[in-house]
Amino acid sequence: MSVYTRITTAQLQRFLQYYDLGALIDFSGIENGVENTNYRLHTDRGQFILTLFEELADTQIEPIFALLSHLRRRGLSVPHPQADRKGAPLLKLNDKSAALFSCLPGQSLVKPTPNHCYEIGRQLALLHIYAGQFEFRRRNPKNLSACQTLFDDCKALLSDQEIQTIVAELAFQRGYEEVELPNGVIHADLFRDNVLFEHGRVSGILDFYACCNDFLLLDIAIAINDWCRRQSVINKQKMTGLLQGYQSIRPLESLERQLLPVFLRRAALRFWLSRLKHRTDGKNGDLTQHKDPAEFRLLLEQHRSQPTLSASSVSPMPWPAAL
Ligand SMILES: Nc1ncnc2c1ncn2[C@@H]1O[C@H](COP(=O)(O)OP(=O)(O)O)[C@@H](O)[C@H]1O
Ligand SMILES: N[C@@H](CCOP(=O)(O)O)C(=O)O
Repeated sequence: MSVYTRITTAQLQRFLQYYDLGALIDFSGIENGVENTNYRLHTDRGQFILTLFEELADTQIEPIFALLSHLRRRGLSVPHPQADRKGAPLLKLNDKSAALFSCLPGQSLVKPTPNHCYEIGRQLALLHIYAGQFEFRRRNPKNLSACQTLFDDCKALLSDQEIQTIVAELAFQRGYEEVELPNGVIHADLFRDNVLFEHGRVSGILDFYACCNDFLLLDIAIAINDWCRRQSVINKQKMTGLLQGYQSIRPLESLERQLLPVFLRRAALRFWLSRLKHRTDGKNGDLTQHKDPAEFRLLLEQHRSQPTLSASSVSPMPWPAAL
């Protein structure tokens, strides 16, 4: 989880008085999540998720709430911030900005099947299309230059060989910074623990706090690297499923198909570095989730050595047959 900020029953009872959401029955910290503090709340009116924002400023949270409302209106199952009695969705609790969300049904999956991956691909494409209809501006806080900074901050944790790999990868990636690819609003963290499934269908897409503008292909690569990976190996059936699901809504352009291997590498590098950074930050809480950086080091090494995924070997169509 993460519970970085502890709250008491009395604080929560006072907080709930600002809302029309019933009286507190019980609450508990949620173990999943990395950035914010989350509690599950049970009131006599239902279940809610309380988020205390640990890093984002209100000026960053408010546009994300507006985007969530837009996506909800379009029919995506995304968290719905509850308004207080005066209509405000963002309040203060324990000196942190805080919001209450409706609790979406379902569970996150540990071992998705190719069918689940198809569904994720479809939902991701819908998200790209709907979010593209909404004015949302935020530079990717984990873009390539941020990756360089993360690398500089984490060098002490790395072996000489790992340093060489990252230096080489950053140089390789800089060659693909100015490419002519479709750009838009991306989720930027569509991992398995940020999606809920119920009866084989997506019942919740969570955690929009990394949302930003970047290449849509980067978002696809981020999703493939988590949903279609077993240890450090990408399962081609799952990747095919995810890409087919995506393309059932938005067919990839030929340059996107060609450059997917480059972006799989970029996404692996970004999460290797951010997981290392989480280690050096040493952010402490009662329940804190530590994700293993080595998973993404191994995946990056695998992508770099994987001849069948090299850009030159990918023929244009149909995508699955090219793998
Ligand atoms: N609206 C919601 N409905 C149901 N569960 C939720 C909801 N929001 C968050 N959660 C639960 O809380 C966990 C952490 O939320 P998340 O937004 O990913 O946190 P963080 O921003 O800290 O990464 C999720 O994995 C999920 O289990
Ligand atoms: N899904 C990520 C966790 C969130 O990463 P962040 O760098 O955006 O805080 C992971 O599994 O590493």
